Amino acid sequence: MRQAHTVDTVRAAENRLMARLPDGALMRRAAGALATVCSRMLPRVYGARVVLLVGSGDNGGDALYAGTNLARRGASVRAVLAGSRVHEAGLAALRGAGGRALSVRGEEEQARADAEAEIAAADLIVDGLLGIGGRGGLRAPHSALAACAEGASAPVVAVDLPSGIDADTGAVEGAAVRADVTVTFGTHKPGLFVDPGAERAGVVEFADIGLGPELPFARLEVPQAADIAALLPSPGREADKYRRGVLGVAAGSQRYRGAAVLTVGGALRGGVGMVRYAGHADAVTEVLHHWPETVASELDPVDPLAALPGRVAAWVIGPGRGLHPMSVLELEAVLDTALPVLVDADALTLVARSPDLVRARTAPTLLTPHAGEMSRLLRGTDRAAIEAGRLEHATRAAEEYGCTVLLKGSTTVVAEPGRPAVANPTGTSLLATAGSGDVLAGLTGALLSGGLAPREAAVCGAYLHGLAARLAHDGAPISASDLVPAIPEAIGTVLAAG
Ligand SMILES: NC(=O)C1=CN([C@@H]2O[C@H](COP(=O)(O)OP(=O)(O)OC[C@H]3O[C@@H](n4cnc5c(N)ncnc54)[C@H](OP(=O)(O)O)[C@@H]3O)[C@@H](O)[C@H]2O)[C@@H](O)CC1
Ligand SMILES: Nc1ncnc2c1ncn2[C@@H]1O[C@H](COP(=O)(O)OP(=O)(O)O)[C@@H](O)[C@H]1O
Ligand SMILES: [K+]
Repeated sequence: MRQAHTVDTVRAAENRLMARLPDGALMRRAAGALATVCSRMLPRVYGARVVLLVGSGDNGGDALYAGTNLARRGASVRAVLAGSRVHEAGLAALRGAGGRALSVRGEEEQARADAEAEIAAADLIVDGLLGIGGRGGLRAPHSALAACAEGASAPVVAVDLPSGIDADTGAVEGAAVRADVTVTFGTHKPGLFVDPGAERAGVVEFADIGLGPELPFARLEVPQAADIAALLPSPGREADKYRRGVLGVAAGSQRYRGAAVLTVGGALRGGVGMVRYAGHADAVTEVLHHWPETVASELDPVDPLAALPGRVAAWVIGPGRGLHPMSVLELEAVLDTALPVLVDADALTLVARSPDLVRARTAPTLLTPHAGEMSRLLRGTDRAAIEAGRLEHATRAAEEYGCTVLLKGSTTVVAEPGRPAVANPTGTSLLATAGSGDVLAGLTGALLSGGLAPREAAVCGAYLHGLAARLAHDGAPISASDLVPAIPEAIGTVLAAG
């Protein structure tokens, strides 16, 4: 797992480490790692035009020392000073190595025009405006420099994090730098993995400055393929369909038969031992047509609970199921069991109306809302606010409902009380297509029925779902049905990396 820590944790760890090291040692390590990445990004360092965007704090200091390193190797380095202050020792070092500086702090139009011309002509732009000391959206003149860097043809390397993104949350208020590569020091910062920040970070390179032993618990984890491989259930030689896991699926309705097909498909291709499906007669027909291996039963409209399957290891309930009174009865019955339950789509809307259905549960429960459903779960919290602060809202919902929450969207986040949140790294907008959430519900349900705890099932489900989309994509658009046959290849890819 890649681990990410909050600013407060990083500061405390840095203080402990700095107390044992000579003055400036950490910044020298950080700047050295930054210079190495910069030189790798240039065809050759000698003669290259490097522009440093330098803010008030130590983030600017890192940029100035890295620039010094490049200047000593023959690069033409120009520092654009934007902050109310500057790291004086760093600036002196740069000047000593032949680098030059110009300030855009004042009102002078010519200085701004010169800076813009330098940025436009650069071979590499280093963003040292703000690091973990940044607060809120970029102020002038930083915001204008960020826009100018985005318009330039040279690649942008962000120092520690792209300036303007909130290190702890990934929130962006107004302008922010868009980087091609981010060199982050000591540990990852959560904002590098959660949109909208993640989308601005580019490729994230980790620079070890020796902080590891000082770091306690992480705020956020980001799994790699090998982590998923280690978590996935592996059926033993003596496995049978029951031991591999039987999943109950209550999805789809007369109107939304496709939701049933996609949910069952996600589960079957996700490695379940057996799916027991219950639904409207028309949905049953459709499910059996696509997946004859399903054990399906028709719900009796008079007594829906009578045909609800027993002998399952876990449940998925909600996709395309509707909000009618029968769905309420069914949801109550499923949540009343001691089994793990994945609650999705319409069932989430019902839970938002009666939160105690979930709060009263002690058995494992996983809620899988998108931002709209999350808005209902959090009693009308604005959808845009949820998308701007995914970590915070997923964590809040997990605490309020006392269960595991997977918040879907451009960055899928999994939260559980008392554990680090998890950001999924495989997400892709290829998934933004109707029905793809149903496939995720089935796939994740299969993992629950295979014995994974909700957090691990959610993390593996989201990872494989995103990977399946990438594997199914051969240049043309894909739809939710294309995800299903790609799941086994996604699992194979992950296991090969494990
Ligand atoms: N500590 C260590 O051991 C190591 C730290 N390291 C490095 O230090 C970095 C942290 O440095 P830091 O604490 O000096 O903060 P940093 O982000 O550079 O500047 C903050 C200043 O910017 C300003 N400002 C704030 N918000 C703003 C806005 N929206 N728009 C415009 N301006 C804004 C505000 O100053 P103001 O201009 O308002 O006076 C504030 O004081 C860290 O990310 C890493 O790169 C590495 O060398 C490894 C060792
Ligand atoms: N921009 C995006 N980038 C990555 N993944 C996305 C994006 N938009 C949606 N997704 C993913 O697509 C799926 C959509 O699920 P959902 O909203 O439930 O749709 P539906 O109900 O139509 O199946 C989720 O897994 C979500 O994380
Ligand atoms: K930066």
